[in-house]
Amino acid sequence: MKDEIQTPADRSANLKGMGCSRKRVEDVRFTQGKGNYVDDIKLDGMLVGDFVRSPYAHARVTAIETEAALKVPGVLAVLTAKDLEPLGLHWMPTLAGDKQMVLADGKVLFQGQEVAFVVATDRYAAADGVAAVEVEYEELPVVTDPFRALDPDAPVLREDLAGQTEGAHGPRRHHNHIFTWEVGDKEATEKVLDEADVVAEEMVYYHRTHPMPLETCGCVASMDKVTGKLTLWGTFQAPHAVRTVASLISGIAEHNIRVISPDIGGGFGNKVGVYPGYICSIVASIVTGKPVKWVESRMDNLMSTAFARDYWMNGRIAATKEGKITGLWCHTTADHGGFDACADPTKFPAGFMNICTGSYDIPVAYLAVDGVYTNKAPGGVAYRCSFRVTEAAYFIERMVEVLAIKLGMDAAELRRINFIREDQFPYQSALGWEYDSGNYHAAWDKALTAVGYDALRQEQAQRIADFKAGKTRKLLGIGLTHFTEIVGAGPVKNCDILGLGMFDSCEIRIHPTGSAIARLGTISQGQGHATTFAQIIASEIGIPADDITLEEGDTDTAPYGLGTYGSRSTPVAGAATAMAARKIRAKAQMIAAYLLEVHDGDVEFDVDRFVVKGAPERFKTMKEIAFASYNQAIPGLEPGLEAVSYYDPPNMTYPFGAYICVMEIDVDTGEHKVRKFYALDDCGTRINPMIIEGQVHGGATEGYAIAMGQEIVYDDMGNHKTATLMDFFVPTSWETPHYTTDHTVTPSPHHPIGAKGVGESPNVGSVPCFSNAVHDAFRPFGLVQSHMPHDQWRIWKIADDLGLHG
Ligand code: PCD
Ligand SMILES: [Cu+]
Repeated sequence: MKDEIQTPADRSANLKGMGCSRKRVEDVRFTQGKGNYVDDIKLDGMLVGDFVRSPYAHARVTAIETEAALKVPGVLAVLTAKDLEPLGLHWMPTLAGDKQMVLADGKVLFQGQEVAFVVATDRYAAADGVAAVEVEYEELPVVTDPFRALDPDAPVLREDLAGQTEGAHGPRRHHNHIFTWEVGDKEATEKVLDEADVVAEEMVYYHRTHPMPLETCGCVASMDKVTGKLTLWGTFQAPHAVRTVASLISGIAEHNIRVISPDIGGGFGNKVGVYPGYICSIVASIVTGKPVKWVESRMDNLMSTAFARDYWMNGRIAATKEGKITGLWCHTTADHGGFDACADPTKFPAGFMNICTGSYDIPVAYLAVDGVYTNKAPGGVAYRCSFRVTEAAYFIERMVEVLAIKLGMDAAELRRINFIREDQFPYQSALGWEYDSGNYHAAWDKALTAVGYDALRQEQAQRIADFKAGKTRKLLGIGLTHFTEIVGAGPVKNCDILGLGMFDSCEIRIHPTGSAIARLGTISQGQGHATTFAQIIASEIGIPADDITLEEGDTDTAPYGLGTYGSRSTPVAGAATAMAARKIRAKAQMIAAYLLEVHDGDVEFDVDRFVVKGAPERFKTMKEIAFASYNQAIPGLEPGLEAVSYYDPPNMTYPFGAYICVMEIDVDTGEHKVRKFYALDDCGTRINPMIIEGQVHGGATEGYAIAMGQEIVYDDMGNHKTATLMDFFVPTSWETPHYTTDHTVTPSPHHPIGAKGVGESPNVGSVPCFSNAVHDAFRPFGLVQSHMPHDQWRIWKIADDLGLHG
């Protein structure tokens, strides 16, 4: 056999397993236009639904006239809250324990809110129908400022909660107050602040933005009246959770609901929540007996589906004269819009914001978050960051910079002397997390050396001198960030969404000829799971990745799991994959021993086969073992070779990274140019370095967008001013900086293959890095803090306010 002359290294390369930059198997379909997205689904007799949306941010709905709309050719039905009420579906539960109107019930709370659902034979007729529905509104006073919303005389937004002093997360102290979440030791922290040598205080605002996936949200609902089975295709990041929630709120038995997430054109957190469009499509399909499709327009998506951030973080950080941080205090005012529809684990109403002590060994800390209702769209999702982690990272990485200014210290050095040391892991943070592993000093030194940090500072000093001497109008900013992420929710003991524990799953079935199919509870939206999870299995059981099909997103076939967001697929489902593979390997070992006529313990795994210990010429390949498992009677063993694993992780994983940005800023025009962006990521054991690099490029580009221009803006009347791509910044190849990627590898000690997540890290790390570069350029001229996004006008304004325009 040719096989026998291959070295173990050749055989291993043939598997394309762990660590291989295997090309993405998905892309053959995608690049040839063979993707299958929700809008590609066309069923016989399929109808289309579209929403009448509120033009007002706060108004009473006094009448809805549907007669004219029903006369429009092609329009079959118009649903309003009145039609949904008898079914108990005019309101729906949100992921945050609040409830949200499916269709306006007496009033509207944000511009773009769903008021009526028009069902027609095609989308043109639906649009004409929408235009023909007449709604009478009585305008009410609007609040878009979360601080103003808490004034005693602020208008009451949620009349349905009138008099309710207990919310989903504890007491409410005002009619627009949602919750207060407190972590840490308030008294001890305040004592440290009172007695500290140095205290820096700042309001750090992380503006409202939106994940804006290329494909908008949508679904197709098809109720088969004969079988009683509801099939729901949709852009769902958590298909199983959607099935369970749909069953609980509709009363349809769970086995009679099949949820399918087909190809998804980017999720970024936007497709985690449950939207009125899903409920209305299901109801419309039941009512009409026909399949009903609903797909958002770009404006619908930007105006009504989950936004991100909008956190006002007031911070105080204490240190010794030498720069040792002694305490951190943070009070956050969180603007949640009209309904609390945040996607966070139940016990964490402000997500994992309590990771805000970052990469630093801070002895005491205190965090309080107040959630507030305003007349803006609901949501509050993790836009490429595990549950408010970008907010936390932005906060601490700005506070450290502000402290460096106060101390007159170099910000790189200040970080270095405060990093959690390698020997402190597992590290217990003051705000309650146990960091699994890290080596921050090594990553930091590698990063500073790679960019030539000292030389950059010298160049910057020269530039400042030249600027002051009138020889240049360009400043140089050096942005630094060291972030710690927290991903892989999560241990079921403290992480659930609506009571559903956040484990995940993988089922592997080896076919007789030695190829395989694996199914997972997660769902790729572009991350490349079909490529990478096959690599884990390849290395674990010795079947080439090219012989392994991966399937996700069909609740009729995939094992139950909580889906893909919060970079949890690798930490949780990836672990389940390794564990299921190991069950298969254990059975394969018994089969091999039987075939080789030796004791189980006398064979050992060797890349793609079991060999007899001490006699490497005696072996059975996995292919032979797979065939035997089905076709040969093996005493004491069932036929077949398959396994399933449901994995409840013992802890989260804590990826980290060191990012450095070098930026040129033109003082007179406010223009900027990113000269260098260096990103070092440590995500533990790396499955596919090329996919990781792609993740870093994508995440850093989103981070660039957020830091430098992307923003959801409302005017005082609650008008949404950024609902088109003319107004909402999405970088093209023209603006996108060039990235230099790098890595260190500090495996997670509790993950079966040592891997941590990586998809979100580049957003978490890059936003503060870009922002710090802008701040650093103006630091010598007195800038301490200015709000993102740093668009051209705002940068020009900083220069103007500092008197740099003469
Ligand atoms: N160590 C390691 C890690 C990882 N990896 C790879 O990488 C990726 C990723 O991963 P992760 O981190 O685990 O994550 P996932 O879970 O899978 O995913 C998720 C994420 O992902 C990211 N990325 C992306 N990409 C794309 N393309 N698309 C999309 O959509 C997206 N999204 C975003 C987001 S936002 Mo959230 O939802 O906010 O929460 S979260 C998120 C995959 O494939 C994996 O396998 C590797 O290789 N290695
Ligand atoms: Cu987030």
